[in-house]
Amino acid sequence: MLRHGLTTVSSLRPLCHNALRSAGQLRAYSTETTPSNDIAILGGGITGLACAYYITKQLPHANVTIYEASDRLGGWLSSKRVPVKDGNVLFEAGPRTLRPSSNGALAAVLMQELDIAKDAIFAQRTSPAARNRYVYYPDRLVRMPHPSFGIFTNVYNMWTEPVFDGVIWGGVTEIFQNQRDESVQDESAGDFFSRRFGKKLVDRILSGVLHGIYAGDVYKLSAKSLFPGPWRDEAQAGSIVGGFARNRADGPEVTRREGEYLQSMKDMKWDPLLRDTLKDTTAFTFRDGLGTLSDGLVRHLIGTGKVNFQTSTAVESVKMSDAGNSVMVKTKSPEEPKAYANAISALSPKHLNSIRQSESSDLVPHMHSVAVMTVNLYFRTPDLAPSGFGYLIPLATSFERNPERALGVVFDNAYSPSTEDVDMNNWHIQNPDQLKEAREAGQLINVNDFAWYNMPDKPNTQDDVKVRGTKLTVMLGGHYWDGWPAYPDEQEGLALARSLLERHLGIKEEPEAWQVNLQSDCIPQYTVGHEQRVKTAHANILLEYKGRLRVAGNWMSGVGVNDCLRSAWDVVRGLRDGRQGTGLEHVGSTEYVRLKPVKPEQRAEKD
Ligand SMILES: C=Cc1c2[nH]c(c1C)Cc1[nH]c(c(CCC(=O)O)c1C)Cc1[nH]c(c(C)c1CCC(=O)O)Cc1[nH]c(c(C)c1C=C)C2
Repeated sequence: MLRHGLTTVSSLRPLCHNALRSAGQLRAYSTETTPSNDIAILGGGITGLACAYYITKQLPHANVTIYEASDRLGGWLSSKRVPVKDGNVLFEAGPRTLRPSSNGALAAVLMQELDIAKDAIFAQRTSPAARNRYVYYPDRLVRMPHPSFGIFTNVYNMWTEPVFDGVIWGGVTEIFQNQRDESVQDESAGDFFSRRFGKKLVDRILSGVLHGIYAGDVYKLSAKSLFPGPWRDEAQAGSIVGGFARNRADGPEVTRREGEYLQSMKDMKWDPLLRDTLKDTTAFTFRDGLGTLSDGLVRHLIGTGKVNFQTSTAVESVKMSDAGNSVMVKTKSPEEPKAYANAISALSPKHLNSIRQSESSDLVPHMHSVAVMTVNLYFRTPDLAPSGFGYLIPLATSFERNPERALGVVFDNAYSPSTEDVDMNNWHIQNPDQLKEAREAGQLINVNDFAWYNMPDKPNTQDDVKVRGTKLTVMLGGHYWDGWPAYPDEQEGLALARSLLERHLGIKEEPEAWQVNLQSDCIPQYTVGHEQRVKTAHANILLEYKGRLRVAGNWMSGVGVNDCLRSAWDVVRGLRDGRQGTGLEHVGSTEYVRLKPVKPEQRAEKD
């Protein structure tokens, strides 16, 4: 990663490393001991840390060793404070927010269990981050429709803006389109939605949305893996719109495994205030950024005394023992491999294949990953960008309007209250006693669209400055950089970001602080045939490791932080229940259950 004038947010990380390294050196493993309770985790990113966390909770007798090649834990979660003239601002190199819904419930539970909810910032559904989402097409920012703008504004925009050309017609005629042939096993998301709704919608909107999630090419990513619901709806109801209507009336269909997961999240012992806060939250982060989550996990794991951290320790091989009753993990030092009852790989498929050291074909079939460059910029002048989440740049935006081939820009100000928001003179209720009373009565306190959990303290803010300027992140790379022999360096990345911001937002100002981060191979691409590749990986891993090696991470069922937590949660439950598996057994499951339909009054509450 390339950095510019940075200090580390948390003093915890280096501290953890030192403490943990010496603890790790003290614990002696030998190939002669019975490793019945010893579990190795390969990789100390968020997935590896979460696996260790769930093991300490669900398998209390287990001893865990985490192997991490680099000298820091947390992987792509990387939050840094950068000095500016009147204080400091927070930059995120990687993911910056989490959604609380679906797999996000696990992050919410972690927040409660690690006692970090008091440091969280909850952007509400009413906030600009939720309402104002833009697409840049053909030469301007266009705001996407939202129920709160009213039907007239939404219809007018859809009628007049070229980005929506054909969208209404595509929606109305979708039910009349031919169903795909039964023999089609998968197709690209681009081809699938072009067939159903028209190519304009794909090129002008959907391609941008997939830039924002996968940094990928809509015409290569798999419809079956990314959009399992619409993919099944076409096959079963004849159309996506028909399937949508049926799900609304009868309740949505989910896999049995998903139904069980949702039930166990409901059964959690929730702090009622946190639960209510999350109900109205679109996305959350922390005062010191998402690094708070990995730091919180590390702190907890140290506290258990059951986790041995081996940082700066690359795994060279992972093999079954000759007796077939343990997994042998070998590092450079010590040279003798260590035996474990079980191992979990939280590594990328490419990395796992490389340490398996086999002449035969890959354990996990090849999966391409893209590189993403994030350029964080802080400008002294406030409000240089409109309020909102940011904007996505779809494939249809011409080369002349996007020669940098950027994927999108995040307006980071949207995820943290400003200095003015924290000023009590701007609050609806200004009496602290009244606020406290409301909080004690279990009422949600909401300050200018940010929920407030850490009473009696003031709301958390990320940027510690007197007057807040404009904080943006330009996203470059992704599929546009596929096959490039080298990527732009720090200065080139900065220049690309600045020229894009000047053309799109008219920002000519010199940034007061900036940071360029390059992550190679960071977002796996679920291209057409993904499900089949994961099934093959499952069969290969099971055959070779007989259930003693399992895998977790962002390459099977979702690329986000929440998906990593979910995959860690699943893999540890499989281990706990003694299921013969790999962590991939659920992929392609065809067992479905129907959930109860959402009642109209609940729907209104949600909106
Ligand atoms: C840093 C680069 C990343 C890009 N995509 C992801 C990362 C980490 C992964 C990702 N991004 C989003 C999701 C959807 C589900 C979710 O967890 O929210 C995933 C898996 C959506 C998203 N994309 C951006 C933001 C700020 C968010 C989340 C918050 C929200 O929807 O309110 C911005 C963004 N990320 C990337 C690009 C190109 C981009 C552009 C604006 C790549």
